[in-house]
Amino acid sequence: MSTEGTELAEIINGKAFSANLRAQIAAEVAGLPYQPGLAVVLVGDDPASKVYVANKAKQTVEVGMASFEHKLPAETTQEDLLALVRRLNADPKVHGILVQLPLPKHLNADEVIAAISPDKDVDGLTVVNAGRLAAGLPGLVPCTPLGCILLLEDRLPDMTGLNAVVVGRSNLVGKPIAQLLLQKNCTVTMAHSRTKDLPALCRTADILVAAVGQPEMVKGDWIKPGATVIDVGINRVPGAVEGKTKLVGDVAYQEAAAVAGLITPVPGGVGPMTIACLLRNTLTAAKRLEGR
Ligand SMILES: Nc1nc2c(c(=O)[nH]1)N[C@@H](CN(C=O)c1ccc(C(=O)N[C@@H](CCC(=O)O)C(=O)O)cc1)CN2
Repeated sequence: MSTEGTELAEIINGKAFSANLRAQIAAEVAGLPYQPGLAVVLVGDDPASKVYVANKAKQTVEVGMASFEHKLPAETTQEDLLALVRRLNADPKVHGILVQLPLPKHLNADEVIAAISPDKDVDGLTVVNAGRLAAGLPGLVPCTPLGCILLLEDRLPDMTGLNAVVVGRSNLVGKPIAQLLLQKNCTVTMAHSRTKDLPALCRTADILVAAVGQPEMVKGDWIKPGATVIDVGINRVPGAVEGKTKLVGDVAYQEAAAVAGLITPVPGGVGPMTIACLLRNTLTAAKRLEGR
C-alpha cells in the first residue's frame, strides 16, 4: 500500500501534552510543604534502560522532586535487590519506587514487584494496584496506559459505546489500558498472538491501541476510516543510512495516517507520556502518604 504524502489524520502530540503535564506537576509540587521523592532502581547495562532512567532522574528534578537513583551491577542477586526494595519501602523520603524493566534474566521480576509497597508502587504493577484498577477503586495506574488515556480523554471526551481493540496483553500496557477503556464505557476487545483474523478485528475499532512490540505490524488497511490510533510500540530498527537506527511503532505510520482520524506518532506520541505520568503518580503517592 503506497500512501506516502497522503496523511489525513490529525497528530496527537504527546511531547507537547507531556510538557504541559509536567509544568502542572511542577506548579503543584512548588506549593507542597514537603518534597516528593522518587527512587528508580536500574539493574545491569541495558542501553535503552540506562537512557530511560537518566531521563526519569532529570525530569524528576526538573519538577522539583527528589530523585534517588540506585544503579546495581548486572550480577546483583535476588536477595540484594529485594533488600534494597525493602529499605526503600521504609524510607520516609521515598514516596515512589520504580524498578526499571526488563531485569536481567536471572532475576525474578514478579517477586521484586511484589515486594514494593503498593502505596509507593508508582508503576502500578503490584497485584494490589492491578486489583484496584480492575475493581474500579482508587490506586496507582501503570504509567504508559495512564498516558494513553489522558491523550484519548483530551481528544475524545466521551468514549461511551466506542469499540476499542487493544492489541497486546502485557501487564505493563495491554491489560491496564483495557481496564481504563472499560471505565470510559468503551466496548473493549483484547487481541493477541492467537487472535483469529486480527486485521478484520482491528477494522471494527473506533479506538485501536497497538502494544505488541512488533515493528509496523498494524497496516493501513487494518484501520477503520476515521479511527483513533494509539501506537505504544517503541522499536529500534535499521535506518536509511547504513549503521544508523531509527524508532518505529507497532503501526505502519504513513499507511495508517492516510486512513485514521487521529494518530500518535513514534517518537513523540505515547513515549513521552510515560515519564510525565510517572511523575504524576509520584505526586499522587506522596499526597496520600503525607496526608495520613
Ligand atoms: N518499570 C518500568 N519499566 C519500563 C517501562 C515502565 O513504564 N516501567 N516502560 C518502558 C520504557 N520507558 C520507561 O521506562 C519509556 C519508554 C519510552 C519513553 C520515551 O520517551 N520515548 C520516546 C523516544 C525515546 C527514544 O528516543 O528512545 C518517544 O516515544 O518519543 C520513555 C520511557 C519499558 N520499561
